[in-house]
Amino acid sequence: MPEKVYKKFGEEATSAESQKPDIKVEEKQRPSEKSSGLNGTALANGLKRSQDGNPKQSRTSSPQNSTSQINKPEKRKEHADHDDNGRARKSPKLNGVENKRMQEQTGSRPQFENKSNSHVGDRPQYQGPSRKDLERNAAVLDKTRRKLPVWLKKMDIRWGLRHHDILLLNGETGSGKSTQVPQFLYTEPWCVRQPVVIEKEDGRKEEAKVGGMIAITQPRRIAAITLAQRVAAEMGQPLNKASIKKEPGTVGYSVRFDSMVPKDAKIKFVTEGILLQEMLSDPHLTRYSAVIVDEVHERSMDVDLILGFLRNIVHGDLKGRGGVPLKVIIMSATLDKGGIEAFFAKPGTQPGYVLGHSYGKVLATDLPEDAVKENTEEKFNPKPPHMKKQIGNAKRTTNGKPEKMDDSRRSSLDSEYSSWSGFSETAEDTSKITNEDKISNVAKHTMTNGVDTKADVGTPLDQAGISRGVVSPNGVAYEYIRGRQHEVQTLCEVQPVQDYQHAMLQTILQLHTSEPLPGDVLAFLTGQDEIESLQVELEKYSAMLTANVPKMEVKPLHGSLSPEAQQDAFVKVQKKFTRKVVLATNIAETSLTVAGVRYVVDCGKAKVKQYRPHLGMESLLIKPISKVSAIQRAGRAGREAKGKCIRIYTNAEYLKMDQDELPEIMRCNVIEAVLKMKARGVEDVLTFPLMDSPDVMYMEKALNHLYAMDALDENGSLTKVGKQMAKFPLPATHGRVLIAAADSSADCLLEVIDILACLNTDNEIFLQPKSEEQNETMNENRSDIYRREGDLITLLTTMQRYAAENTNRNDWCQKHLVSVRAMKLACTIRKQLRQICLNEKLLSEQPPADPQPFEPITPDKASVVMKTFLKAFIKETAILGPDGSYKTTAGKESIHIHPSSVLYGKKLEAIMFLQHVFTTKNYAKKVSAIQADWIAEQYGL
Ligand SMILES: Nc1ncnc2c1ncn2[C@@H]1O[C@H](COP(=O)(O)OP(=O)(O)OP(=O)(O)O)[C@@H](O)[C@H]1O
Repeated sequence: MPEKVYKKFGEEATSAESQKPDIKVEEKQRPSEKSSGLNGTALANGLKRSQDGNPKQSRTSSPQNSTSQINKPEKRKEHADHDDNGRARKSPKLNGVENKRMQEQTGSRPQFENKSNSHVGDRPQYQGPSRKDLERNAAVLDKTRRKLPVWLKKMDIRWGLRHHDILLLNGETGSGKSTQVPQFLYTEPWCVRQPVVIEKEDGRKEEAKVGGMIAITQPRRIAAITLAQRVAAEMGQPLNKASIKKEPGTVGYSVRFDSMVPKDAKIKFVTEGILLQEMLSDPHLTRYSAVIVDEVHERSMDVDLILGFLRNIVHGDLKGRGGVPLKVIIMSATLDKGGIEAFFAKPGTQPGYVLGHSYGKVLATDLPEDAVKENTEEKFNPKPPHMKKQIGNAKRTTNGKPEKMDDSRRSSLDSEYSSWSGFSETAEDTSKITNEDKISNVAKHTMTNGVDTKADVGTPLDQAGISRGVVSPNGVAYEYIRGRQHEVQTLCEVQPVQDYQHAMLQTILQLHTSEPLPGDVLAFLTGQDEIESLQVELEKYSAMLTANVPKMEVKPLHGSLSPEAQQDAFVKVQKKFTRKVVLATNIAETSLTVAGVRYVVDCGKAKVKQYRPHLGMESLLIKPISKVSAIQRAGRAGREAKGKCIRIYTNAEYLKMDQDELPEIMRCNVIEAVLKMKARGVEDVLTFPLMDSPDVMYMEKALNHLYAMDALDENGSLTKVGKQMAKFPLPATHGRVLIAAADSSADCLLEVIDILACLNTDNEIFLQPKSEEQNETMNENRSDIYRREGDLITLLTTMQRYAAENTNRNDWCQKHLVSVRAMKLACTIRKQLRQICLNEKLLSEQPPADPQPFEPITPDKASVVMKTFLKAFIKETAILGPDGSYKTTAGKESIHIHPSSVLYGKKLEAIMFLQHVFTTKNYAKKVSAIQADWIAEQYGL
């Protein structure tokens, strides 16, 4: 009987709890546990017994040993909301089908089915819910929406933007910024398409329509897609390929190589790169009334450029927009108001922006450090639940309203509010108020330079029913959203952890065997390799779990997966009595709500791209994360219910973390940034307004590199080549290779497109064998694609063989251990690149459709292809020294061929590599065998 199964699990969990799995004590055991396998309480609780039938007795089982514990699960409550198998009970108002459809629409399932033979981009027919179901679902979601803390600020946000063009919005993770703010704004009177006369750069006047849409940028495509799906669901609208052709819709998304925007869309989620791309053809962003820059704290290179361009638009003469202002909303959970306010303040007002001054180098300067202390105290001295309530209540004024803030730069992890869920009560109260006018009477705070500029209660309404406040003289409005809907309890280690990967494994198993269902786990690791090996380990242990412990479904989530594979991590587990464990990189750190997740496990590290001047190239380095990242990661728990975040590092380590990541523009090669500025008409890149200006030396290096690639002329102006490079949705170097390949002297454009398509899937084409046996079979089967010229020509051969396959491409992929998803995405990119080359007249005619008979590339042609790549990757070359090691030509650094390369272990005269990683040593990836005299030729020696 299902009931028994759950009870058993409940009982088991209770006994586990009585043994109190203790992170602190377990940590002390970790080094020895590693050699003998896992034998902690968690495993004794759930793993099948050893041959003698007895699980090993854990030293953590003694309550006296416990000084810190994972809190006791609230089983009764869980039982009330969930059926006996630990699954959510059906909503009484919805039948089974509707319930399932509702899940589909809330983003917890992908909105399309995967058909094995369909290509990415050619999405299969959508089998979605009916309009009626969507509306009913939206009505259900509406109740949840109204409980989000951001709803308390709805009228302030509207008011702020009626009276200012810039709004800074700082709100705790999960407070509802990304999903709600665009919905608050798209009906505003300023958000309309209006006929105007615009003045072109050359002085010509033209009638045009301006505005009507809101763009909301996201640092990553997965966030843009899932947020658009969620907002569509909240609006009761479908968002799929079939619907956008037939039905009007309010919301859509546009990301690299994928776009779904209904005809009359008013809200468009875009990646930062896409907005910059749009600025190429529409520098004044005339289709938009507002741009919302979300997750600004990430400070990607693209977001810094966007901020600069937006500043130029709002403080410019607006002639290119026919005088229509552009509203700009800057949002984050960890936003430092000071720097951004100065950056956007009207010229001549205070605080003012001075070019070259670093305003945003350190964001969120006021993260209160005792926030963590408070949370760790909960771990060391667990407080009874009523105490937690007291923490929250203590911060209320006697009239029950939130206490006034006295610091305009307060960050989201405010020690007094962060782990307190009391705010949801306020929000719940508000949800009962349906009349928006009444909401305007809820306490309001607009902080300008630390001064509360609005009345607390009973603010009078203006004619439009919007409450009045004080207009900020510098033109920048600010709103702070306190609280989140659900509490997140943060726990951390007592002793530093030696082997964080092993500690992650232990902690996840401990959570899995001791915490009740429902409650999925989201674990943050540094990269694909770590994720894959932890997945193997977890699956191994999962297979050993006894029947009374839930099953575990492990899902990877990283940038190298195709969009479809990434979506898998968001799908709610369908199997009964199963917990989902998502293993993610920092791709899941901001913006995302992974349905079902209540527990976050944070390793405290991330792989970051960093320019290393002595190497003359960028490397991926594993580094401790910043406090801001730690806060964002914790914010992924507790989005649908109370949550926990377990940090695999100590509080002391947290306190030592940098406040924030150095902005990408300060630590990476700025060649992309310089090309983007030039292509959007910035002549003098050194005077372009940037929040943080990189070292002039780096700017000059980038200018020189572009000049060497013929993208700039001697005056620093963009050449025809440079203009074409900027049009490709590719890195500058890849764009240059494409153009070189189209040259009649090379004539290898189709081959180069095939290679670039494979390289730009962000997705490893070749899967890793999971056993020695599989490795042997794989090597045998791949003999028809492996090429001695190296990885580039091997990728070309793979694409050509795949495209020639006319029986079953999936079987072919399986045989060659090639990722089907990556190949499908590569085909989409190949199609798009061919189209752009046709438009740019680099290609004279449409190539014949697949399948075409396979013809292996000749060694001569392969040399031409590699020389074409050398045009952009001359600095990424190395020569074999007499000692048998490779030395880079640019920095004379030692470098090794990465094990993932087909040339691994080979001693070659010279190599060219497209990627560089540093783990234990410098590794070259995507390696080709070249000749030393090609390098000399390219250097002009
Ligand atoms: N795809 C989704 N599936 C289920 N619930 C969702 C989804 N997206 C959002 N939500 C719900 O809406 C809430 C608010 O999400 P939203 O992304 O708007 O918050 P936010 O303030 O932007 O958070 P963050 O700063 O972390 O990005 C979430 O906490 C969650 O309860």
